[in-house]
Amino acid sequence: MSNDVHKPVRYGTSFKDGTDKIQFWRVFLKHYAHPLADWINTWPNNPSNYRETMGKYCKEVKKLSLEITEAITESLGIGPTYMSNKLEDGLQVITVNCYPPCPNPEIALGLPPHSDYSCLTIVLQSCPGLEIMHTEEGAWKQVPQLHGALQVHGGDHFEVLSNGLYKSVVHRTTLIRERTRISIASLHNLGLDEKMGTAKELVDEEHPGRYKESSFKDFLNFPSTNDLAEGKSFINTLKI
Ligand SMILES: O=C(O)CCC(=O)C(=O)O
Ligand SMILES: [Fe+2]
Repeated sequence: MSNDVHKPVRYGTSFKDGTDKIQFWRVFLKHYAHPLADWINTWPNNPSNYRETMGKYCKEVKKLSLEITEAITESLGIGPTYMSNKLEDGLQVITVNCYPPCPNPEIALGLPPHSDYSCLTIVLQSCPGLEIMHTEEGAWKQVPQLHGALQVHGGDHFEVLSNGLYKSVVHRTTLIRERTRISIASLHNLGLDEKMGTAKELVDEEHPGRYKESSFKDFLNFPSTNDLAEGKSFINTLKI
């Protein structure tokens, strides 16, 4: 197992590589995926079709992330191409999550409540288990698993970009007694050193900027543990 957050391929258990006080019921593989040619040779080659199959999937979801981003920035009134170049050249981080069968799913979680440090995240799940916090109702809602359907949720960076108009989606994963659950999360980010700030078009006297700028590298260097319940999430450190 490796807990060096700057390594291109990381394996781990629980939440954040090797730093957790409480253990969560998950093993994961994390790697970069864009540009594909730069990373594919660093990926595992067992099973033998992993690189080919995952490579195709990564390209498709990257394309989808750009289309969704265009729709989001257009809805914010800052134009469909506002983020295009930055996101196109940005990092795509893939997490393959494996949640083994759990004898006591009532008292354990696969992943604690968290928001993703991404612009947006696209998740493919093998069976239900992903839940999102419905903020108005204050209740967890299970994301149904429709065959091959992808779940898309906004991450911290779109909250910052939109000055809080879009809220980063808080989510968690529950466990199953009978079988293993697999999910693939694709996180779409800007480049490592590229700072995300609030769109200046959305800031004026009546709507002052509510977030500090940050880069993906700032996030990697954030010494977080999984004490998220105590509010130690990265997005909270960005709020002005
Ligand atoms: O397993 C899932 O459905 C979601 C995983 C997740 O939230 C993550 O990897 O950040
Ligand atoms: Fe997540």
